Amino acid sequence: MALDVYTLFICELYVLGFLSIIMIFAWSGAQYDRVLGFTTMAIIAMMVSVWLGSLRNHGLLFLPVAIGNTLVMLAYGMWLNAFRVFAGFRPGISWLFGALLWALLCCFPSFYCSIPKRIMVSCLLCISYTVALIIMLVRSRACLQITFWPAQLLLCFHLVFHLSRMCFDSGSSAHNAMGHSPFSSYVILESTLFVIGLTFTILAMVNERTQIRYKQASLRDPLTSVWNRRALFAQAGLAEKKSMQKQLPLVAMVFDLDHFKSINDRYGHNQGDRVLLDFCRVVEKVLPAECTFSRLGGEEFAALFVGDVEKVRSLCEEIRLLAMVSRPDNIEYTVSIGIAAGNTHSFSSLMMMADKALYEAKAGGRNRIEIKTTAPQSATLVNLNL
Ligand SMILES: Nc1nc2c(ncn2[C@@H]2O[C@H](COP(=O)(O)OP(=O)(O)OP(=O)(O)O)[C@@H](O)[C@H]2O)c(=O)[nH]1
Repeated sequence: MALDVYTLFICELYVLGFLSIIMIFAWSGAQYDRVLGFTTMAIIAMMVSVWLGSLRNHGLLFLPVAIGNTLVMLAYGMWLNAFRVFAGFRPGISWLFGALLWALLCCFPSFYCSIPKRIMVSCLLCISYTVALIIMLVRSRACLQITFWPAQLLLCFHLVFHLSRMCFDSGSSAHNAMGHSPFSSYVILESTLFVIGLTFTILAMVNERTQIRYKQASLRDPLTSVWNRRALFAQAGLAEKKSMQKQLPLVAMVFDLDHFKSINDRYGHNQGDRVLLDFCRVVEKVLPAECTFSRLGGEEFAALFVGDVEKVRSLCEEIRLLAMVSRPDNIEYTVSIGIAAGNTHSFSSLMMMADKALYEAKAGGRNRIEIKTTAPQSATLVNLNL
């Protein structure tokens, strides 16, 4: 297939210009997200470098060879920054390495005038940056369920292309004008496709991360960061199945801080919030993560468990005692706890029973635990006068 290098060059310039515009809008639309900011700068640097490449045909070499390729290395550095920031690292200075090295090497005529050496160094730098991008992508794996493999594929293809170019494009038949190397058209085509692919991959990565953040935010309580009611009931379905499969009781726990209104009235709403946060930290220390400890609203919390109700009772007792001695900012507080357990009940019906148990704990003087367990036919109330 014959590829016309000039047509490809015009296409690349057009695509880069168009991508720059898309990215500027995406960047400002995403509240100046740094990942998108670095990507935008990379595309603009690539566009200027491609334009400088056209000056070869006017006999100008310094601008395309020295400045143009330095800009290409800066673009790779920007992509590296985008991937570093995405993975949660600071940009650092490693991104400048390729551009500085290229600029320095261009000061030596033996390098500047040798096309094979330039091709070799350019390929080596592209390969190094691509490997660094792959490493950063692997470090972001946890928050990239969908985009990870397409992104890996794109980077691996880019890596293989530059490895092959390093082996087969000696530049021996190349002149300094555009398109005289047999590899020129493939280099332009691959770089155009790579920039398009990478730009849309980064947009997809940012989109996926945003979706995960929104999803997590929709399942967390904004004040205490513990799970919310939606998360608890989403988890309940799985717990019900587990309880049936393993023939173990399903246990619902409801926690309610005692006389919380008077804590707010005496110490103020901020201190009330402080108590809520303290209680959550106490519970998180004691309850295993699979209990999905959640805030139902106000000063009311709930959790679930599949297994021995006696174990739940002793965990709740530990929570009750720790809350009593916790005293955040010297504020004393206590908690009443209702527990309900059953083998054949839905979590919603157990929550209603646990609510009744909680009501009885409150009526019985607060700072205590009440348990309702159900045999298949009848409900039994177990009072723990603590
Ligand atoms: N600081 C703070 N207070 C809250 C929050 N949400 C609800 N409240 C307060 O929690 C208090 C709950 O009061 P009540 O429902 O009367 O319960 P209580 O005073 O704990 O009484 P008992 O439960 O019967 O022991 C109210 O004063 C609400 O304003 C919150 O996010 N932060």
